[in-house]
Amino acid sequence: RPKGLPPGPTCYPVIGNVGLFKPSEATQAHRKLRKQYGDFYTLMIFHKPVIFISGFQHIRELLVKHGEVFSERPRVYTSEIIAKRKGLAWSSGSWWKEQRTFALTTMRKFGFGRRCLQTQITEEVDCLMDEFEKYDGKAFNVHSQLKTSVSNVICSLIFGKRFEYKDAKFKQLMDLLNKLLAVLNFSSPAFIFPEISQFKIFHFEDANPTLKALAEFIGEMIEEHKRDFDENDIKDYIDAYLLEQKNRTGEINTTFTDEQLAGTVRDFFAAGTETTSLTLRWALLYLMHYPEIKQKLQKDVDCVLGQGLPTMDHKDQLPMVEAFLLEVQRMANILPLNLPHTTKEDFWYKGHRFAKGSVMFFMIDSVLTDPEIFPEPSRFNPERFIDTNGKCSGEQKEKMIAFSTGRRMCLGEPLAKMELFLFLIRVLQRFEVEPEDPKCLPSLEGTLAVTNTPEAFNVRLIKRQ
Ligand code: HEM
Repeated sequence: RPKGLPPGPTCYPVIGNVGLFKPSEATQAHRKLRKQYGDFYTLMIFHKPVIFISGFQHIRELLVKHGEVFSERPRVYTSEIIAKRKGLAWSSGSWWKEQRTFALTTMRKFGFGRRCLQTQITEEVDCLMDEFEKYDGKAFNVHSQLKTSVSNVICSLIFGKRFEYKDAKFKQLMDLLNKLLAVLNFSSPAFIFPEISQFKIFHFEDANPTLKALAEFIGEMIEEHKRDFDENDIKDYIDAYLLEQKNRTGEINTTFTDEQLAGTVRDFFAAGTETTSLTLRWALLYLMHYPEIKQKLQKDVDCVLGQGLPTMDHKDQLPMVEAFLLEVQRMANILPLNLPHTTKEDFWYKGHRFAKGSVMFFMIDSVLTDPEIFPEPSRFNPERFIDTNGKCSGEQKEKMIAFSTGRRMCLGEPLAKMELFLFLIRVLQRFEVEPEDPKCLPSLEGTLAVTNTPEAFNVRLIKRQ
């Protein structure tokens, strides 16, 4: 163990701490490690240090105050093998900075956090509700339709088109994406050491068909856009990117390359589809488990909106809806380890040395389950986000960092929040959400791969009278 690193469990020769716990049980294992070693500890994966940082204050201090140092991505499976250090989520330095600035400005133009996007989302949500209605109150698994619907919002923004639920090619792509997310795990040695990822025991090669299909799909979309490009009619993200490339023709060392465009589109597509639809699945589970909360939400929505069209302007009038979603996100804890970061240079903090290039996890889980911030953290209690004036605000809301914090913070947060809010209200307006078997509710235990996922479950969506 190199000098100055935060402490950690005893290492074995060569393998270090490999095999200390099952990757799928990482969340619980890290809670124990934090109890034993405190807010900073290191696991050695072979000879590579992986540093874990817990606690809201430390995470904020390092990711926000020292954001310039901690905003790079380390060399791991996703950055090296999948992204090849291009795109948005896994690039670093100017390859990341310029693209992030462009992505933020462009997505804002297309309505991120603005009114015009709401109409588009509500239309997509209503298509989904019509699809749900076809089941006529019978129990079914919402996963596939939900994912397609959420994905369609991001597809409209980047490709300028949506896909039908029955579209075979798109359905196949969604299935492949599920497989990719099931095999990847940030705690696998093959994730930390991309060099060994092709060894069969890690199953990472199962990701290859998805990566190939995704690259082909995105490649076709970009080619189509290039063929039909009209700089006076910029319809979506790809068009905007092609225009930017044109405006920068001749620029030396440009980061606006075709590879970068394909990478960014892939990241938007992957990050924008799974996370939000997964959170919505958790929301349905909590509605089934807490019927009294569901009734309260429904009563509030009926009172404020009836069957009227929801918009983000209704958020202040529906504080419990926002509080419910925050509590779902806190309990669902879909990215407990966050995405990995690294440091640009050796950095000393609280007597510990964070060596340049180390893999670092700023543990979202440590904040979302911190009893100092969220008393009785294992209790599902949306009311915790409601202040004495009945508003959804206060310290707990500020510290809900499910989207992380600092310069690398989730770029899709405004979109995700809109989707969650509008979807939940529409479901509550149109359906009673009931379990398949009231005597045997689906489990609230998740399994961790990249994301914390519930077991497959069925739900009955009964049309409200
Ligand atoms: C409930 C939904 C979501 C959650 C909980 C979530 C959470 C996160 C987290 C924790 C990160 C890592 C931040 C870090 O490295 O410090 C991230 C990154 C990212 N997310 Fe999200 N996300 C969600 C939805 C979305 C959506 C809808 C989009 C699509 C627009 C999106 C796009 C991205 C991108 C592009 C990054 C990489 C940012 C960068 O590296 O600069 N996310 N997200």
